[in-house]
Amino acid sequence: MTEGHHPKLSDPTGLDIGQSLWQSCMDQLAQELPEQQFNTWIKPLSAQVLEDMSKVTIFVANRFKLDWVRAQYSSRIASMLEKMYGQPVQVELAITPRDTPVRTASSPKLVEAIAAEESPEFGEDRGHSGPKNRLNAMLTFENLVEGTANRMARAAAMHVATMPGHLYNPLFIYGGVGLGKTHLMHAVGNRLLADKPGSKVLYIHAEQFVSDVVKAYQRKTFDEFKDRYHSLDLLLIDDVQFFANKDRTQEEFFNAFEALLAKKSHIVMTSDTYPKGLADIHERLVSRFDSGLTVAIEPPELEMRVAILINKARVEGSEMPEEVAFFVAKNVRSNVRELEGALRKILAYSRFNQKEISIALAREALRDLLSIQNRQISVENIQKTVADYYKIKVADMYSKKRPASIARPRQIAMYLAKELTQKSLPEIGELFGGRDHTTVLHAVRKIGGERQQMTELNQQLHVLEQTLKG
Ligand SMILES: Nc1ncnc2c1ncn2[C@@H]1O[C@H](COP(=O)(O)OP(=O)(O)OP(=O)(O)O)[C@@H](O)[C@H]1O
Repeated sequence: MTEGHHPKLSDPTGLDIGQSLWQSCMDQLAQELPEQQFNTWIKPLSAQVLEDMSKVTIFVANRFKLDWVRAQYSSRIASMLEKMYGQPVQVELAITPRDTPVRTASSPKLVEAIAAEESPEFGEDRGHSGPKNRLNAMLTFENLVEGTANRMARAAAMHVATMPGHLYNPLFIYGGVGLGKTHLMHAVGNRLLADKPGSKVLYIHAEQFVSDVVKAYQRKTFDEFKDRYHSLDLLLIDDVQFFANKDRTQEEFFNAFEALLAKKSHIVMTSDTYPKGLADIHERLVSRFDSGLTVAIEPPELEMRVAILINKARVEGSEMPEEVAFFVAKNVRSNVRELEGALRKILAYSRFNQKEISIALAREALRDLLSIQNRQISVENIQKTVADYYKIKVADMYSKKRPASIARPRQIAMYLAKELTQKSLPEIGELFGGRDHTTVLHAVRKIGGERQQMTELNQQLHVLEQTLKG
């Protein structure tokens, strides 16, 4: 596997075959990997496939993730693609150029952007003195669209960037995937360095911190480790939920935390949940995480999604008419990363077909995505599918019977109803024979938890999910 500097888009037809191959690969990885690993490392990847299927370029958000994906998953992906396609497929990795004004392969700017990010200097201090800070200079406050979903987090981050070490220390930002937490952290670091170039700033993903602890442990270099971390002015640490169950790391992080706070250095953290929701993290750390300011980033509301699309299209050198932006924003609701993916598809489609961006074109470019979303999954359908699968009667989904052979499929159906439909817990309870919402919640938590531990159950759920999604 090599790193790609010249990714090339295929034409729309090639893109479809390639994309479906890529999708199958993703589906398989989703089955094989623990959910958290899949969501963190694999789900955000996007791929471009050459017309003749000889090469796949996988785009990764930053240098750290690139190294990680290469080390952990690249050969697995390559052999999976080869098996699916029946011929060797060359797999390359490249960093997604953020907000660079191009996406097409032939454009020299894209190549430059990737080459710049792939160069050994990437992550170095970009003109500032001091150790490497791993900041991505392209993630700034200026290109982070503001909306009600991120207003508080943005304001707090801005405050930290202008007056570090004062209020909101630590700043703990949490929210779902692809909502801009990482972007916001980099923005803080970049702003501080712009204002005070001598500052010692470090952006680090929690897993990298874990491997630094392991290295220091193996090489007995804890003094160096401490020098490095305890001397910072600003520590930006991403995805702290990854500290779960890592006792030694938690201890070292606790030490770094105390040392930094004592000297009025600032700490900004992100996580997929609020501090008290973190599992398997020592109580003394959790309470410290919560001791400054904890803010959420919510999924962006419609108007914000529209603004993001229009802004990002502009940065890419295209104008997206407002009506098209509304159409896309109404259909792509989950997070900003998916919004960016949709925009990329539309721009590529418009360029290859040399057509203006319109609703019709967007519909065409996003047809796979839209057809998945339009396929409504009903609770009735879930009940029927699950009953068939476990060979019980559909009526048992509503009955009061409690033997495990019935109660368990019923709990599985409740879990799937929560996962795959927009229904609330009370609504689901109602559809399962008028059960209380706490019964549904119990089922959702139980099956969700067991799924992480039990491979067989996970596989059964996957089969059911695939059947239901069609
Ligand atoms: N408000 C926004 N305005 C502009 N771009 C945004 C905004 N929010 C997110 N993005 C962009 O969306 C993409 C995903 O954001 P980011 O990587 O920061 O998400 P995250 O919350 O850290 O997700 P994860 O937990 O999956 O890492 C990035 O390319 C980021 O620049």
